[in-house]
Amino acid sequence: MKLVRVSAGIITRNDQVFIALRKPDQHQGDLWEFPGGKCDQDESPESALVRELEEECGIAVRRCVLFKTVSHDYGDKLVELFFFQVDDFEGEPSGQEGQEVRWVSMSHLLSYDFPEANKVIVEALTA
Ligand SMILES: Nc1nc2c([nH]c(=O)n2[C@@H]2O[C@H](COP(=O)(O)OP(=O)(O)OP(=O)(O)O)[C@@H](O)[C@H]2O)c(=O)[nH]1
Ligand SMILES: [Mg+2]
Repeated sequence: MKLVRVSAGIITRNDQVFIALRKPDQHQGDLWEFPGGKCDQDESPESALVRELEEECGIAVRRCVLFKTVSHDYGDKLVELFFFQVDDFEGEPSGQEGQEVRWVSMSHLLSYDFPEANKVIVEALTA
């Protein structure tokens, strides 16, 4: 199975994190996510993150730090996810593709349903 590289941003401000709802027709649809998307061929995870957060959330990333890398086999798809912490950015994050978005406090993250690969991230953020 092909391995898909994905970059996702854990966008934080104070104790809040910005999450988005995946569309029903997307892979792992109707689940909450940290915004991001697939790395193009020969594109670094960091460049992909900056591009995707501009496209999906309308922000310009000023600083990002790799938080964790997670590999997960969904059965229909093998993903390698690069989760970056993004705490410095320009612009106000919004759903540029019509997706539902929300700022939530870290302690409330556990009440949102995320794809399986995100479990370890949500646990680390709420620990
Ligand atoms: N963006 C994002 N994708 C995630 C997360 N967790 C997770 O398992 N994924 C998986 O990573 C894969 C790629 O993400 P994506 O669908 O956002 O890719 P994309 O923005 O390039 O979308 P597109 O395929 O519509 O062009 C999907 O299979 C998705 O299920 C997450 O927190 N954020
Ligand atoms: Mg995406």
